[in-house]
Amino acid sequence: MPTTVSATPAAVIVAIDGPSGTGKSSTSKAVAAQLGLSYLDTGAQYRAITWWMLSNGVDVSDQQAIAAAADKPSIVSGTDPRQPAISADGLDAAGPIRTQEVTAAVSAVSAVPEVRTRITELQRTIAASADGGIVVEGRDIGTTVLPGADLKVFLTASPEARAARRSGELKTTEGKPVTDLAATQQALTARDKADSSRKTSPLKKADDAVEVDTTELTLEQVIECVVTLVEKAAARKAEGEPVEEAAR
Ligand SMILES: Nc1ncnc2c1ncn2[C@@H]1O[C@H](COP(=O)(O)OP(=O)(O)OP(=O)(O)O)[C@@H](O)[C@H]1O
Ligand SMILES: Nc1ccn([C@@H]2O[C@H](COP(=O)(O)O)[C@@H](O)[C@H]2O)c(=O)n1
Repeated sequence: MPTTVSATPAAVIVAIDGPSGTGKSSTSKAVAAQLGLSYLDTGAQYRAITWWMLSNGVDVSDQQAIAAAADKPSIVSGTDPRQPAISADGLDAAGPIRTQEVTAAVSAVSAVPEVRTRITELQRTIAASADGGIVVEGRDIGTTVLPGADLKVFLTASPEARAARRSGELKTTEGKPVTDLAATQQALTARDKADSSRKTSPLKKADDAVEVDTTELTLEQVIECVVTLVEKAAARKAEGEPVEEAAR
C-alpha cells in the first residue's frame, strides 16, 4: 500500500460500490491511507454477522431465523485503512469471515431486511463519526446507506478479469494456487446475481456515481484515478458547491 502523500482539503464522504472482485477493498484501503481518510469495509460486517450466525446454530437457510437473530451479535469495525479490524461479540472475525463457508452463505443472510436495517444503521453511525472523512465500500453505499456522499464511484470489471484476480488469491488446502477459473467465475457471478436481485437494497450503480471499468487497468492506475476523483470532490466541497455537484 502506498505511503501517505497528501491530505484532502475537506472531510469528504466517499462511497465505492461494485460487484465482487472489482477491486473495491484494495482501492478503498489504498485511497483512504493515501489521503488520510477513515475506511469502512461493509462487506466484512455482513460476513461477520453471517459467521456469528453459522457459529451460533442459526439456520441460514431460514429467513425467519436470520431475522430473529439479526440484532443479537455486537459487530465492531475498525476504521484504520492500514489495520482493518472486525469482531463479532468480541471475537476477532477477520480470518473466519474469509472462509468458503461464510462466502457461500453471506448473500442469503445479507438479503434479509432485518439484517440490512441493523447493519445500515451501524454504517451510518460510523460514517457520521468519521470527522476527517471516510471511504465506505460495499454494494449499496451510494444508493441507500449514504445517498448524500460527496463522491460515488462504481467499479466494474469483466467476469473473466475478476475470476483471474480471485484465482491468484485463492489457495488449496495444500497451499497450491486454485486453477479452476471457470468455477471461480461461476461462484462470483452467482453471488453478484443474488446481490443484484434481492428486494431490499440490491447491488446497483447510483445514478450520480462515476463508473470506472477496471478490466484493463492495473490496481495502481485505479487507485490513482480514484485519488484524483476524491481530491476534486474535496476541493468542490471546500468551495461550498452543493453535494450533487461534488459527485460529478
Ligand atoms: N485493477 C486490478 N488489477 C489486477 N488485480 C486487481 C485489481 N484490482 C484488484 N485486484 C486484485 O483482485 C483481487 C480482488 O480485489 P478486491 O478484494 O479489492 O475486490 P473487491 O471488489 O473488494 O471484492 P469483494 O467484493 O469480493 O470483496 C485482489 O487480489 C486484488 O489485489
Ligand atoms: N454494502 C454491502 C456490502 C456487502 N454486502 C454483502 O456482503 C457480501 C460480502 O461482501 P464482500 O465485499 O466482502 O465480498 C456480498 O456478497 C453481499 O451479499 C451487501 O449486501 N451490502
